[in-house]
Amino acid sequence: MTNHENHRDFATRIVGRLRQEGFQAYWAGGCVRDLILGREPADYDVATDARPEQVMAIFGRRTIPVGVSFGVVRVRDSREGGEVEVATFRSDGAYVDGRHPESVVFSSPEQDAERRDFTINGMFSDPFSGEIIDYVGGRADLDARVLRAIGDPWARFREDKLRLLRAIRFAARFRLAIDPATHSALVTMANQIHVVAAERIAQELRRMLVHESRSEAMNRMLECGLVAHVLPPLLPMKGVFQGKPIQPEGDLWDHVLLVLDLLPREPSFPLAFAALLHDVGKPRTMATHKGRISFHNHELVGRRIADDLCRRLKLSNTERERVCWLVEFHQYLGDAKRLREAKLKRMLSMPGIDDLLALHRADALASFGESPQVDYCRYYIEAQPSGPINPAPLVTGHDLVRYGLSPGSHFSTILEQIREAQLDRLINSKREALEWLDEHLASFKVEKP
Ligand SMILES: Nc1ccn([C@@H]2O[C@H](COP(=O)(O)OP(=O)(O)OP(=O)(O)O)[C@@H](O)[C@H]2O)c(=O)n1
Repeated sequence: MTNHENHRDFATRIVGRLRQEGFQAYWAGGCVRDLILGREPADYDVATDARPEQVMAIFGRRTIPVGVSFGVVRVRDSREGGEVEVATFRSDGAYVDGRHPESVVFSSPEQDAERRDFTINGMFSDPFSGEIIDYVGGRADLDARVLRAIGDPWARFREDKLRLLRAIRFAARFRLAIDPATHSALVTMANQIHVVAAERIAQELRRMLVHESRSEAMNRMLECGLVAHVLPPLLPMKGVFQGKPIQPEGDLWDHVLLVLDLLPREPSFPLAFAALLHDVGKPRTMATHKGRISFHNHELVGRRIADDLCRRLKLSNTERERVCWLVEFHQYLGDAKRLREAKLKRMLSMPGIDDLLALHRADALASFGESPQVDYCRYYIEAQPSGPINPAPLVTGHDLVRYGLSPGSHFSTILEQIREAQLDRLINSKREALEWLDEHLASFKVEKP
């Protein structure tokens, strides 16, 4: 069985055991939504009318009492590892800290559904019969592809303001339209996101950015006014144009969205965050001289802005440093072929070089197409374990003499070009090098011997 099947099986056994003891029990929340959508749930949660102490009595030493006062206990799978959250059906009292209810009252499945955030997250399912228990219209909303708060959207967002970001994440991830009343509450309350702890905001951003719907999520954040409050330095990028030849795709914001889409499918969070921030220094450094636009030192200014943002979001030092490094050096590899070998080698042996290559590639692809520097750098990196980082030249001056050329200053130009073609893997043997010479000799204004 896969990990996922084990986890699902364990959650099913928990439901079965609770029912054996005479309790109601179902899978609940996000896993039901994911199963209806035909996606593999990351997690299976169980909801029951058994009280936490009853759950603890049934599962004994395997229980971890993580939030007994809110009716939440975790049950450990001692055979396969992993845990399942078992929560008692409850209604929440007033939310004072904007995160947890001050008190909870144990209640019915229907009331438990009503305390949840969005209709698509408010369903239960019977793992044995497959029946969906839906008191809040989640199924119909999923079918109609609508994200709708359960009950009064203002109340739902007021209880936990992180739900403002959760709304964006779910809408982007599942390509849902946001119901107008929910949308209106979201836009009006966007300025209250600052009451949420930085770590929780960072966690939501992380979930949005590592998912393939990342650009959609960022665009929706902009549209709802959340970028202004969560990522304010990104706002000035909207409406800054770099000019057609450099950036045909639109303004800087559009460019960033395109770069996000061009990242590898499952990027690390620092890579995705750096991609979001890589040009954040441009609006502040933009200057026009004789009709030409420049952004001198934008990568250094960008690094400072990124550093400040990472600190505000309380990212770990390791992640902050990685993000800042990627922002500062996002253009560095564009000059790889012209760098001194020692410098290039040093850069290519840095931890995080794969992320830098991925960022450089996505940035180039978004603007002018595939970057030949990426393959060039990969060639260097891959050559490392098996031998010299820079492979021996295929052709030397002696070879050119043997080929019939008379020595002269053109030798170094010819050798350099052959070497470039070799590093680009356009030629891979001495025979291919000489064929290449046959073809290109005229361009060096040298007569064929
Ligand atoms: N602020 C929150 C957080 C969670 N929930 C409820 O608790 C369930 C589990 O929450 P969580 O694990 O955070 O999210 P999932 O919906 O499972 O989504 P995913 O794990 O895919 O992010 C949600 O489905 C929702 O019913 C809620 O109402 N309000």
